[in-house]
Amino acid sequence: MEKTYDFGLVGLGVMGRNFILNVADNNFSAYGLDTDSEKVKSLREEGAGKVVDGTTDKKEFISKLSRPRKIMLLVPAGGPVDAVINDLSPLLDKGDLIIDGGNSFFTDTDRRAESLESKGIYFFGTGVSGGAKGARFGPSIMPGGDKDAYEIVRPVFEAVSAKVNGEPCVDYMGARSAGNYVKMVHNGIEYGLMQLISEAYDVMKRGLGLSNQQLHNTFDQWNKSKLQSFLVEITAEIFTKKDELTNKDLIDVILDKAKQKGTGKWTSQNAMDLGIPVPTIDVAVSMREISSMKADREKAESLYGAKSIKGDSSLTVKDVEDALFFAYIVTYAQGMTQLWAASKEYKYGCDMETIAKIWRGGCIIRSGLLEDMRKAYARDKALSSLLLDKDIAAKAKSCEVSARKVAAYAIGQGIPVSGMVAGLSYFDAFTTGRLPLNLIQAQRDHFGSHTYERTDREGIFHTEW
Ligand SMILES: NC(=O)C1=CN([C@@H]2O[C@H](COP(=O)(O)OP(=O)(O)OC[C@H]3O[C@@H](n4cnc5c(N)ncnc54)[C@H](OP(=O)(O)O)[C@@H]3O)[C@@H](O)[C@H]2O)C=CC1
Ligand SMILES: O=C(CO)[C@H](O)[C@H](O)COP(=O)(O)O
Repeated sequence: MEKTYDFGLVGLGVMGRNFILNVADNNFSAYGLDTDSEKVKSLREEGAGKVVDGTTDKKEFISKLSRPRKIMLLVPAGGPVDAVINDLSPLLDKGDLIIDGGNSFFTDTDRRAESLESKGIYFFGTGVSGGAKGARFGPSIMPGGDKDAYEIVRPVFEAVSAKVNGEPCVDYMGARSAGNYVKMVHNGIEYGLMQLISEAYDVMKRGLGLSNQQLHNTFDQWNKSKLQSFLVEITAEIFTKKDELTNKDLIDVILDKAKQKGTGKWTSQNAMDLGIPVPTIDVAVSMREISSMKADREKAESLYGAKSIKGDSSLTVKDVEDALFFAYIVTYAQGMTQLWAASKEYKYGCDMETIAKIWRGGCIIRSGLLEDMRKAYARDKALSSLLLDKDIAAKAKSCEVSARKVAAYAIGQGIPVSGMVAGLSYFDAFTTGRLPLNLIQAQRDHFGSHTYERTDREGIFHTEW
């Protein structure tokens, strides 16, 4: 009988090629499919010595897989996912699994799952984070779908995922599109943290006058303390990289226009739909948009005059470290509250401790703080905000003064720190028992008879103003 393979992978690009080699390294035989024969050829070359092979022929691909088939897609989100499903599903049998590992929009996953369910095929919207290296050596994996069918693919995912204290960075996220939703918010938090790091860079470069070498040393040091995180680690590395074309520091020749594929924007948009504030993530999306208005920014700089930034001898690198840590906490808190609310709204059944647990390793937003977050959710499964946990609160409080100092300095000098400021304002509003929004209620009632509630008695009231 012809040999069959344990795992199928469609799309041998950046993520797929690395993921399939990781599967093969973990003693699962794997078979790939791509439209490009060159990609299949290079998979064979890179996979020499492993039980891995591939094809450009979908029928051959399907015939090579053992049943129930486990087929992961790592193709671009949107049309290509539907195209692959339409191509392959007529060739599949009841009980087979299609796992979409891309950054698909969660409602697309619900639609696809529903359509495949009627054919007896399981569909798993599955977030994968960690970039190319993660896919190759251990990503964080966020699968959602049918809980029982997850058992079919669990051994492969647990083997290939990153490990923290021997625990795999993968677990069942919840029903239907829970996996894609969790990955979407992961990316929203990723946008927030990246924006905050770029603000810390700006304050230290233009405000404190640090050189690239000093910035490297600083981020490297931070990565060994409370700010330990993948994004801080790679930031430290970035400051030492030389440009091969000019031999300048590469960071200084990279254009200041940040691109985006949409997952951060989706996070913000859906947070609005849920009525959950995620201002740091909103601002991170806006800043990428402002960054792309390069020509207008340059015109405006000559119209208004370039900022002449003055230093402040009382502001230290330690203040910036604390301000960044404070903003990290608030950003995670916003994203986790969105997940908590989405899980209720969409009946995903997410376990917040599990999400924090599988983000501790492998993914782009992994950081030392994730273990503190996991502990917070272990103490209180129903925690609506991380800021309400007493240990997280103690960490935030210890950095609050520096967060205000850095924000005040940057605003005074015209250094844009909208991520840090958004985080601080969110924190201030969230930790204020009485806000001035009683006035908004009065105005609404004044101009539109929209009614208001009172502080001193139950009921709905209207006043003839
Ligand atoms: N890159 C990253 O760091 C991360 C990416 N992701 C997500 O993973 C998914 C894949 O990303 P990535 O690997 O970067 O993308 P790539 O573009 O590098 O790879 C996609 C691959 O899919 C192939 N493909 C497209 N359509 C088909 C088809 N109908 N049948 C077979 N193969 C097909 C493409 O072939 P061809 O080029 O010939 O069209 C290409 O080889 C995306 O959703 C992305 O958002 C998630 C986490 C991190
Ligand atoms: O999913 C990822 C990491 O987890 C991608 O790398 C991320 O989508 C990049 O997003 P963008 O291009 O919008 O910055």
